[in-house]
Amino acid sequence: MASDILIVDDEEDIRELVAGILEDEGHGTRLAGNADDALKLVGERRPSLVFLDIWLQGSRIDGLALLDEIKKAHADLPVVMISGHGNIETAVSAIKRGAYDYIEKPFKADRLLLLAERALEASSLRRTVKELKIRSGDTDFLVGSSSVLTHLRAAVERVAPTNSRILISGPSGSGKEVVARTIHAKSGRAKGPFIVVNAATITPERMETTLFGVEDTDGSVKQVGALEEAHGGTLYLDEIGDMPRETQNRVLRVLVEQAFTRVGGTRRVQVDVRLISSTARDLEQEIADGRFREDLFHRLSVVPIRVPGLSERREDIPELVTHFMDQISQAGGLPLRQIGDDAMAVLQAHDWPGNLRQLRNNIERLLILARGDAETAISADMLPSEVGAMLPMLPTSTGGEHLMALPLRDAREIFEREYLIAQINRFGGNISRTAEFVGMERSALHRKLKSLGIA
Ligand SMILES: Nc1ncnc2c1ncn2[C@@H]1O[C@H](COP(=O)(O)OP(=O)(O)OP(=O)(O)O)[C@@H](O)[C@H]1O
Repeated sequence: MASDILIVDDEEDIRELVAGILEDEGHGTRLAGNADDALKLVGERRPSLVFLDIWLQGSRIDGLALLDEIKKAHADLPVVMISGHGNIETAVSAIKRGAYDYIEKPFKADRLLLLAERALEASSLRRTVKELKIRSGDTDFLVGSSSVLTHLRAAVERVAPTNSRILISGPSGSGKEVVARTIHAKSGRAKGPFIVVNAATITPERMETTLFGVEDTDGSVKQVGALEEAHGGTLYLDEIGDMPRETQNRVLRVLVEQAFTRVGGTRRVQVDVRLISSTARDLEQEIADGRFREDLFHRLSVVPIRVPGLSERREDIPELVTHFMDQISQAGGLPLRQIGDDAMAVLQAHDWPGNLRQLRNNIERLLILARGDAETAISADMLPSEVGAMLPMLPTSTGGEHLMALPLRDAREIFEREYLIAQINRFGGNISRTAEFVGMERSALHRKLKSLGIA
């Protein structure tokens, strides 16, 4: 069945007519003659589209009120209003209240089918975009409440509405692209495109065609470049430090002249683009070494923004872990898991050289590979072995809590017990020799062993 379309109209003839036309094209239909029947059918199974009469005579509520009810529970469900001749104004107000479109009676079969197809397609596209956004992690805004992140967020709010060029610096995987996307989303260009060019992954030969596009000898456009694509929006130049010198010259010229020519072309292309660039390298050093043009640096870095590495904002880790788990479980249909206190302590103490990207990858791996059923909390010993490998561990793991989850007094006690047992064993149970080696009085060692429960 192509789709499940609900037709709501108080006139039986209209219901049958609409259903007949749609069924002939292979659509599935369900029919309701009043608002309550319609709500019941929507409740039984969410339809893929609703045709809804505006007046709906003889019902508890009219078509517009029913539209509100349906939208309250299913904001994304497309609804096409059926309007009588002469009440276009009402139909327009229905669109303002969330209807997809309207069709006026009497209508032609072709128009009805076209509208149905279009409404279904728009709704499926919206769903796909939503899924893709979740999958690509594009839905994140700056997660975290640490003071460094609060400062970053404030800087983003300040610069977003201006049109100034921004250079974002920060270690790899720290969230530079997310910051750039957030700036774009909060700017006056939000409805325009956000185009990404990663200088680190594009060969020097392809750099110019990627940015400027290509024109054929007859003047026709063979390839549209990123600058042109970003017209009215933002161009994000990732890893700007990797851009070849010749391209740097051309980019500088574009910034000065606000126009460029396509590769192989002669026509001037005028664009209105906001440039945000990023670097994980120390560009000042690149300039000192003669690899990056200083004048370009100053033009790109009108407002510099620094994104801190994860080790500078460890207190955000629990919030980020929850955020990534929600995101990954929504995108991949994996069950959510609880993270035990000891596992969280290890995640928070671990050094994350790959920053947020590495943390996210580990959470994904954890959700896929973690043992035990979905109800059991993930404990420290279930973490990937390299996570926390540099942290102090229990000398003999008894499957209990990770040392990092214990207060100092308990951790010290565990250490002392394990250490002294090992030393006594080493000296064949000889307390005097052990005491001498560990630097304690024999009697003090005896008291210690007793208090630790070592016979
Ligand atoms: N503040 C944040 N809140 C939530 N998720 C974030 C945040 N910052 C980054 N992420 C996520 O972390 C991952 C890495 O982020 P991003 O790609 O923006 O880093 P980057 O610094 O641009 O990396 P690279 O240096 O490799 O270009 C992505 O999955 C992104 O969705």
